[in-house]
Amino acid sequence: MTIAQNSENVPVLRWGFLGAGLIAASFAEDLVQAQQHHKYQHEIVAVATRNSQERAAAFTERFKGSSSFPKAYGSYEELVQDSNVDIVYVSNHHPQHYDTVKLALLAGKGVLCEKPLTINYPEALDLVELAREKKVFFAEGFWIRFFPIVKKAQQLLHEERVCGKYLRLFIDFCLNSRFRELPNESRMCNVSLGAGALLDMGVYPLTWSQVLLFDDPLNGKNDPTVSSNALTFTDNNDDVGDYSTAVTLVFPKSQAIAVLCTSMDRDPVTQDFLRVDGDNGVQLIISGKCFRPQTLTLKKPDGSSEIMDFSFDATGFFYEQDAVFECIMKNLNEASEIPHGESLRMMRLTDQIRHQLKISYPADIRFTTN
Ligand SMILES: NC(=O)C1=CN([C@@H]2O[C@H](COP(=O)(O)OP(=O)(O)OC[C@H]3O[C@@H](n4cnc5c(N)ncnc54)[C@H](OP(=O)(O)O)[C@@H]3O)[C@@H](O)[C@H]2O)C=CC1
Ligand SMILES: O=C1OC[C@@H](O)[C@H](O)[C@H]1O
Repeated sequence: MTIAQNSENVPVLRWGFLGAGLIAASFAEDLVQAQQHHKYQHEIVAVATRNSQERAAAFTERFKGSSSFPKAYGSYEELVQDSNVDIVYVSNHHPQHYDTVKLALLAGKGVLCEKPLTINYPEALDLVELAREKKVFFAEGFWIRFFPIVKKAQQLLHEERVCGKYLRLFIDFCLNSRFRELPNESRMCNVSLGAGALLDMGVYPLTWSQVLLFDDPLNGKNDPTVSSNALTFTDNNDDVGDYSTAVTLVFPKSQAIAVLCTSMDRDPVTQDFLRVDGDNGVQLIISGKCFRPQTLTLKKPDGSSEIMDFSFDATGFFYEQDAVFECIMKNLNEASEIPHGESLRMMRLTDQIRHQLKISYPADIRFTTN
């Protein structure tokens, strides 16, 4: 696919939005209102909601670009037929990602889909195989993988071995969603809409463990052994979800271990959400939010510290958005920061953990084999 050019012959990537909710608004803000951070030109040319042209029009009113006025559709089916759309951003609820992404892929559109890619591994595998068959770009929008701080942490740990060997990773990701107080139609408390700590938030600590321990050359790309446990809630439909979930991962080859805790019933008591140590007394600490890290600190045994600032204004989607632009420009069908295999690995891992926790989603029925 070639990227369109504007009236000044500048290449512009033309986005279509399927879903006009909360994260769609944050993503749109960075896309069209954070030009100071972008290397490339982006435009929103179409927005669709599942059932309301008016709501789509209200969204386009908020985020019309400088040189165009996005089309507003009252159905996803209409948007995916729009020839002006180069790439589709999917941001509805996790259980709807599968059908929505499939609709766009079948229409020959490239897709960037919010995390978690799907509810389970079979859905993710079906979409990856379809994208490869259609030869279109497809990626999970796991935005932290595009942050410079991730590459720096990998370089320090894997190349410079600043913490030595035999790494231990501790992550505490807390964010009070007040799920017990929300109305039943909220995705944070309704299991049918994807509610649950593991799939909504736990995928962040699991992603950190993938990029810091799984990707460590000493691990040799060997999958970890996994154990997990959780505190659960029952929603108004009598479906059960997890709200505070602990996962340990052991990597036998590199003799590394990860201890991860994700809780959606409380706010953090510290900004230092991630710590790595090894066999030389040096600690690598990442501070900020698990989904929006800001500083990396090396704490040395002599009491000294080295602080690296990776803070940015705007939300931070601009890293991911420009990476997608480069993939489309180079006719790549997946992003090197999050290859299809990494999204599939994540869904295999969360399926394995959900099996241990005995947590299922109504959407699991789609691929349940008897
Ligand atoms: N990357 C990040 O930092 C974040 C990612 N996310 C991810 O984005 C996705 C959406 O989250 P968020 O924006 O908070 O969600 P919202 O609750 O804002 O809803 C998003 C969209 O889902 C659809 N939707 C809402 N309610 C229903 C319903 N009852 N039945 C069917 N569809 C419904 C609507 O789509 P429509 O407009 O088409 O009607 C809505 O606009 C999730 O998968 C989440 O994991 C969320 C927050 C942060
Ligand atoms: O991706 C996310 O990051 C922050 C959380 O507030 C949100 O629920 C989750 O989907």
